[in-house]
Amino acid sequence: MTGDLIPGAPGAAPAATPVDADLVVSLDGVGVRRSGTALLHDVHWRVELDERWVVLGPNGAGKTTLLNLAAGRLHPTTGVAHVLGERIGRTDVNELRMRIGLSTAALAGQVPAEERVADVVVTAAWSVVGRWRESYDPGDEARARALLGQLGVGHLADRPFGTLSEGERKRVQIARALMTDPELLLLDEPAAGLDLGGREDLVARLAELAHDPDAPALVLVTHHVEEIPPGFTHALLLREGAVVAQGLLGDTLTADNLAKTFGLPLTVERHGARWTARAA
Ligand SMILES: Nc1ncnc2c1ncn2[C@@H]1O[C@H](COP(=O)(O)OP(=O)(O)OP(=O)(O)O)[C@@H](O)[C@H]1O
Repeated sequence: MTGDLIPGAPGAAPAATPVDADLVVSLDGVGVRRSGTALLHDVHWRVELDERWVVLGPNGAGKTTLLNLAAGRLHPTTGVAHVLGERIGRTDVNELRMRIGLSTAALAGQVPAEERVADVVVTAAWSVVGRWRESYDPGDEARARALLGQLGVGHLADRPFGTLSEGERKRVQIARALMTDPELLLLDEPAAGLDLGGREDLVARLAELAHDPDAPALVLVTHHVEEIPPGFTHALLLREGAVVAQGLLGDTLTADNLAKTFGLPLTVERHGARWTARAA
């Protein structure tokens, strides 16, 4: 996980190509370079609205870089990237960000003095629901409280954001991301830092979302095959900035692909809707 973002050179990207309006994410031969290093290379990836993707890979594989691209937070160095029909690097990113829910370990792990969430700047001193109280209709505050309740942090709604533990902040962040009714929800290791019960709760909540036809397209980054929520449909496996395999979960999550991804022999088994992986 890297927190700093990489502004690209918009002018360096190839000419625009038409993009299918149903595609939430469309990457065509996308590469990202930083300080002479290729963080991603030649990534082709398409996400549709009703798809729920899990992105797996070892440390440093490029998972967060891929999510930052999909969030419009960095631009491709090569290739063409569209998110929600907008060309990354040629678009008003602030408008695009309003349509994307983002929950990252980097944001949750620190208490920013000031954090821009969608259109509103919040500070660590604000209460968890304070931003909604200031910015939305009264009905939205009730919805915010309900969402926080579903994520197991309803009792923290009136606490200053800066006083929350890391795991509590993560749950609040997911509620915040959902509150803006995003068309695409990007979750970067949301279970990291959560206790065992919290991880189970979160997986269950993400499974509910995955099965909800009105939910946004979902992209979940995790290291743990065991934490793929039931209802997730697709997987993308990354290693050293390159895609090892991608497609339907059942086709992609093979022992061979996981061994290529993680560099060690793994066996995978499916138990009902849940997967497990262990060293072979
Ligand atoms: N500014 C930079 N300059 C050079 N290399 C960078 C820079 N930012 C990130 N990297 C490298 O790019 C690679 C991909 O980083 P990224 O954060 O996307 O990995 P990740 O798959 O999310 O890893 P993790 O599982 O550890 O969170 C890493 O090797 C990282 O060290």
